[in-house]
Amino acid sequence: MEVLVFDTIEEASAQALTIFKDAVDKGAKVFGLATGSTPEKLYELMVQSDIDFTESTSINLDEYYGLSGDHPQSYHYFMKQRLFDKKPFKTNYLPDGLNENTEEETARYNQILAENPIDLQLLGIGNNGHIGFNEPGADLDGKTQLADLAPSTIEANKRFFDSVEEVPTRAYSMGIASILNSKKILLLAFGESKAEAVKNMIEGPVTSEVPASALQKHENVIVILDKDAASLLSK
Ligand SMILES: O=P(O)(O)OC[C@H]1O[C@](O)(CO)[C@@H](O)[C@@H]1O
Repeated sequence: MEVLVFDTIEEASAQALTIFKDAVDKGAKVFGLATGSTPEKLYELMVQSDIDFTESTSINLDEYYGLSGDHPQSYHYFMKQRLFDKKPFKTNYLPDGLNENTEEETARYNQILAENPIDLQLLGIGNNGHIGFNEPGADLDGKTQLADLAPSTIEANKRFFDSVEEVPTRAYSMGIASILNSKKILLLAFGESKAEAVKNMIEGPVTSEVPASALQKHENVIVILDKDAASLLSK
């Protein structure tokens, strides 16, 4: 893993933008995208940039189960507002949170991933070390699944909802194996609340208790941190 530390989220996100630009310049066509607070500045910079994604495909990591695409807290809505409406892609794929046929939806998404190998996968990390919604205990060889959110994730994400009861308890998520299949992975983490998860991901053992530690098995991972998220690293 290559680890880069910046003073501010702005500088860190600018570096992440450069990595996306380089990928596009080198012919990358399929981008794995994430939601949450972490990539918000990067998406803002993408919108302001001259990057052209009109020949590109995006594949999002996850979507809350039970939320329709026009629900303001759905990841469909988030992506449209923050990026897709302002920076068009050729195709945007996200899991369908309203598909109650789990087998059908996970198979559909796995097929999309098989047909569109990801050139560059963007990730955030949960306070508990999750990537996508692969929570502690997740199968490190898993593909797309309907995942149960960890209580700490529900707690962390309640800030986006009116009350904790409204936070969905399940989500469709790409699995760790799908994530590791990407040619290149770019993980962003900002703030002190991520410091322990970042330390465990980089310096701890590879264990399903810290799903992000599986990234140690991938040969092309760049981790971009602000100084608070990097504060517990030993060097
Ligand atoms: O970026 P946040 O809001 O801290 O969330 C952490 C991570 O958890 C997820 O929301 C789970 O999908 C990621 O997309 C995100 O980057």
